[in-house]
Amino acid sequence: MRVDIVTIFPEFFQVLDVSLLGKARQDGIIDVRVHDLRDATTDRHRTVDDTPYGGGAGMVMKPEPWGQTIDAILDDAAGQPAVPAEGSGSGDARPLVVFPSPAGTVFTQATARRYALEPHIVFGCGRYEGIDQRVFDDTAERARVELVSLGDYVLNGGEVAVTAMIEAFGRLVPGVVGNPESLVEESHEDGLLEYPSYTKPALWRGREVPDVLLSGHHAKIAAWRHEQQIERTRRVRPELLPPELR
Ligand SMILES: N#Cc1c(-c2ccc3ccn(Cc4ccncc4)c3c2)n[nH]c1N
Repeated sequence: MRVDIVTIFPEFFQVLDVSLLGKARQDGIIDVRVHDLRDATTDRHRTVDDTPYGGGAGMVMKPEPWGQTIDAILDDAAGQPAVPAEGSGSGDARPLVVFPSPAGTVFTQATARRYALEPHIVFGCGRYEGIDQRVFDDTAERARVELVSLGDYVLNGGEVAVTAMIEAFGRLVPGVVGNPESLVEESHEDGLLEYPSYTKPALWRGREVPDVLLSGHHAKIAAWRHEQQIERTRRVRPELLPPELR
């Protein structure tokens, strides 16, 4: 899987060199390439923003550097088709270009599962008040474009969102996580929040571990854990429960 990231803060993504994703990159499972948008500027100040047409506070990111950078990435990728992950992908052979945006559809585990099957994703990290709309419109001429939001709060740019999204889908790419079984019983994976976890010691500060977990009775443990998932989801995120369980 190939991932390209366009940003004015390339150093931000050094975080992707560590931990699980760092190993996935070293193992060649995920090929991450970071591009400095300012490399596509032509003026002495390497300008990437300008005042908004129609007035208003803040600055808007100029279309020219974006168009040039995205074209270069897509042209390069066209010459080196990336291998899709196992499983059925979107079926649309065009590359996917994702722009984090407060105006985007909310990123969920379902999004992460879908992205994990893509052979190539380009992420465009905006800053300031956002990117000139024509960049999205022009890119959509040759790629699938998605505006995606981490959630209903305001960030200063797309870099944090892209880091979170890459972590969320990267761990689902086959070969990245050592034990794929560990991905199954997680919050949101089956639509419910995860059950509470315990480990040794059996007694800690006067607090014991639920007896059922010490029983060795696998069917009872599984039943208790599913009930805990439903109770926790009902308490914390009732909207996630299927109607019949609300
Ligand atoms: N994903 C995501 C996001 C963002 C986000 C993403 C990209 C950009 C680029 C620029 N900004 C700053 C800005 C622009 C317009 N309105 C408010 C703030 C961004 C915010 N904010 N909140 C989220 N959940």
